[in-house]
Amino acid sequence: MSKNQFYAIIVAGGSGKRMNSQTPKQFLLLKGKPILMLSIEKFYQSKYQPKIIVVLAEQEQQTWHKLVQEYHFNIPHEVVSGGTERFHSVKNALSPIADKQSIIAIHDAVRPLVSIQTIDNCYEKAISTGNAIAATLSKDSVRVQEGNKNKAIARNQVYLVQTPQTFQYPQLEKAYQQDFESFFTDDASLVEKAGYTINLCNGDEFNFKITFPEDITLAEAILNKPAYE
Ligand SMILES: Nc1ccn([C@@H]2O[C@H](COP(=O)(O)OP(=O)(O)OP(=O)(O)O)[C@@H](O)[C@H]2O)c(=O)n1
Ligand SMILES: C[C@](O)(CO)[C@H](O)COP(=O)(O)O
Repeated sequence: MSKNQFYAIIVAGGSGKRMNSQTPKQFLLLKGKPILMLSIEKFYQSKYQPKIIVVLAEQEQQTWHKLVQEYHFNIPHEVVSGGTERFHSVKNALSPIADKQSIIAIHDAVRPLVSIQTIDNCYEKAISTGNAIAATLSKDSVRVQEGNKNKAIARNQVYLVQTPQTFQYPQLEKAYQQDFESFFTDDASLVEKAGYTINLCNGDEFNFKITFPEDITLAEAILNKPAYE
């Protein structure tokens, strides 16, 4: 296919405060399977056959290893330790990767409904343009707050950013040398600050981030739809 080595970094190092559950949300079950396993399975089915790196907080790794055995989960993957913020988790996952030809997709473990088509589109576009970020146009009208007023802006200029966010390695290498700022809520904002132009590609309507308890109900309903892949 190409001389590139493909990677998928699946970040699952968070504690899921907004989910308000004893079990970290990446281990909650959807259709009887831990959410993290569903996300890994999607990347395993990519035609780019990425090496899979999973980021987990140190204190959750034993639970994960038990789940792997319990569910007879045999997709090969490397586990690396998470950090305080998502930024630090991604940075830890990048450290074992040294090949400058690598194309790296970074994906939130808690977006298990991502389509394989989106994953592949992001890899394909990143090969030719340097990076590709899954995003969807806003369906709702949009207003921004300015001081104590708010104002309408054109919704066809507003994208809602998802993951995967896929990059050629040198862009991530440079971006992750920056110090953490709270503005860096995703990888694209870091790479942009490092001086690169960001390219968007079509995300999926169903590729939402499981954040609050009601997102589990919604994801379960989508997965039970007969037409779901
Ligand atoms: N230190 C962190 C924080 C977040 N993440 C991961 O980044 C993704 C998106 O983050 P978010 O939805 O905010 O997850 P949490 O931080 O777990 O949730 P919350 O903000 O509600 O605590 C998740 O897959 C999460 O596990 C991570 O790997 N390391
Ligand atoms: C990376 C991300 O999912 C893109 O939309 C998002 O920025 C993560 O934000 P969170 O505050 O860590 O949930």
